Amino acid sequence: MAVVCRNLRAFAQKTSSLRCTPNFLRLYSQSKPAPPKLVTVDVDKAGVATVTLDRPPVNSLNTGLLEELGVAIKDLEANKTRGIILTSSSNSVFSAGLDILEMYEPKKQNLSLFWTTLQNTWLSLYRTSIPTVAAINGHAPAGGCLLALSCEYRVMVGPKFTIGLNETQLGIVAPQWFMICMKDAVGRRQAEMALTAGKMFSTQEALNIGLIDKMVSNKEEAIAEAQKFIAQFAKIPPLARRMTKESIRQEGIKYMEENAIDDLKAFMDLVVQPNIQKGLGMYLEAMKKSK
Ligand SMILES: CCCCCCCCCC/C=C/CC(=O)SCCNC(=O)CCNC(=O)[C@H](O)C(C)(C)COP(=O)(O)OP(=O)(O)OC[C@H]1O[C@@H](n2cnc3c(N)ncnc32)[C@H](O)[C@@H]1OP(=O)(O)O
Repeated sequence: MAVVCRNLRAFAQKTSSLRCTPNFLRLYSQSKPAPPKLVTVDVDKAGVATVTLDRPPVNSLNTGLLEELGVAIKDLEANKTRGIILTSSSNSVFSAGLDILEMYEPKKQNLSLFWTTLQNTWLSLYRTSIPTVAAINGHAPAGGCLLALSCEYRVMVGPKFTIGLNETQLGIVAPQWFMICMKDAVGRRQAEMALTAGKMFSTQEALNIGLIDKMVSNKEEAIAEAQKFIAQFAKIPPLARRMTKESIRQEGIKYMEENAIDDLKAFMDLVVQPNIQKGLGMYLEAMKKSK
């Protein structure tokens, strides 16, 4: 503030008609609003946090949103939160997955930061000792499905929304850690069938194969079911819970710890291929035209 004030005073002296008064400072600060938050966190009386993705129109996962989500998880861990409910501010989309604009005609440095942030935030969510539930109140393709799969329990609003890892439909291969998450939830056989076809599941289909745990009819019910799931852990000794979660998720955790650099390199090499760039451009165009 002191620097701003000094600069303004110098500016005011130059123009002589302006003074560094409180009113002037208020006008100045009003003209530069802070950027909107992409993730909001509300902690209820029971100590359960609702973490809401809030990047309209479709919560596509860009570096900024992923960074904020990662910081939110770390803060909640530091505050000994009792549970995390991950949801969306949209009425129809949980998350549209990775922001394709981060991958289309990228600067190398930005692309690297984007993927590293995704890796780190994913690992934070996947391995956090806090009980996690996805309250999926809209479509959840690709990276959106990954976020939901990284939680311990999935409640989805149905019947009209869809969820799945659809990468092969886009002509790309889901990274291994995406596949591990799908295997965690539905087992190897169903994961193979889902991933090779890039299938998007209706809510009912997702329930049938265990991709989600519960279908509900609106967001309020989803949140209530999520709270119920989290409440059961009040009776479980936290250390035993934490060690069990860490142990059962060992394959995914170990994979990322040992392969983050190779995974980044593979992503960077793949995305800049001319045929992938052309595909991304066409995909973006097609989304615009389908409106
Ligand atoms: C294709 C990726 C190639 C990457 C190559 C590297 C491979 C390494 C592995 C990378 C792993 C990637 C996993 C991913 O997550 S890739 C992203 C996959 N996501 C999707 O395919 C979803 C696409 N979106 C939709 O299907 C629909 O938008 C929706 C979620 C069902 C919602 O439909 P709705 O009708 O409500 O909204 P619109 O379609 O009209 O969209 C509104 C605007 O948002 C833009 N949009 C949508 N999705 C994305 C996105 N993922 N990234 C960036 N922008 C997106 C859309 O274009 C509209 O924009 P506009 O208003 O400007 O026209």
